[in-house]
Amino acid sequence: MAIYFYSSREKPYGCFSNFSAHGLTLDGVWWPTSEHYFQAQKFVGTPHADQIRQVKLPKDAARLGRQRTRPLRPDWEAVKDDVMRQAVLCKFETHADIQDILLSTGNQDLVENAPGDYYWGCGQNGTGKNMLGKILMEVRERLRAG
Ligand SMILES: Nc1nc(O)c(N)c(N[C@@H]2O[C@H](COP(=O)(O)O)[C@@H](O)[C@H]2O)n1
Repeated sequence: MAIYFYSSREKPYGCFSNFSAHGLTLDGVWWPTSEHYFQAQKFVGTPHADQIRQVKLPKDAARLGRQRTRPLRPDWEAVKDDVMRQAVLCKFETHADIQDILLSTGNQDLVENAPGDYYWGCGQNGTGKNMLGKILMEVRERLRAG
């Protein structure tokens, strides 16, 4: 059976959303959520990356990261999956409680039920790539292997 998740407020699987309030340290600094880290990497090496890191809420980090008033790093399309892998792995390595929730899902498919997102989620009609779900399943396997 597949597990669908989307809102970070849902229990118990809202913690699979990048918007969940689970901070992490990467590149030597603290990020309030994996969404903050992911969005900031679009502008790595510029002051805007740190501006994104410093906003309070993940929805604001996403809004800033999605603005196209500043240029994206030129290799973004090539690196974005690895950026997401790194953020998600670090988040679940950092927080034992949500690591347990991820491991408790066994071999079930994990699907981000994001209606407007056909890349990271499954989209409105289920045909999306579900890359976040796939990365969560990879991370689950890696944590299981120890
Ligand atoms: N909560 C939420 N709302 C949306 O509108 C979404 N698209 C998602 N999906 C997450 O968005 C992040 C990537 O967005 P961009 O590639 O910057 O558009 C990523 O965390 C997805 O899991 N979630």
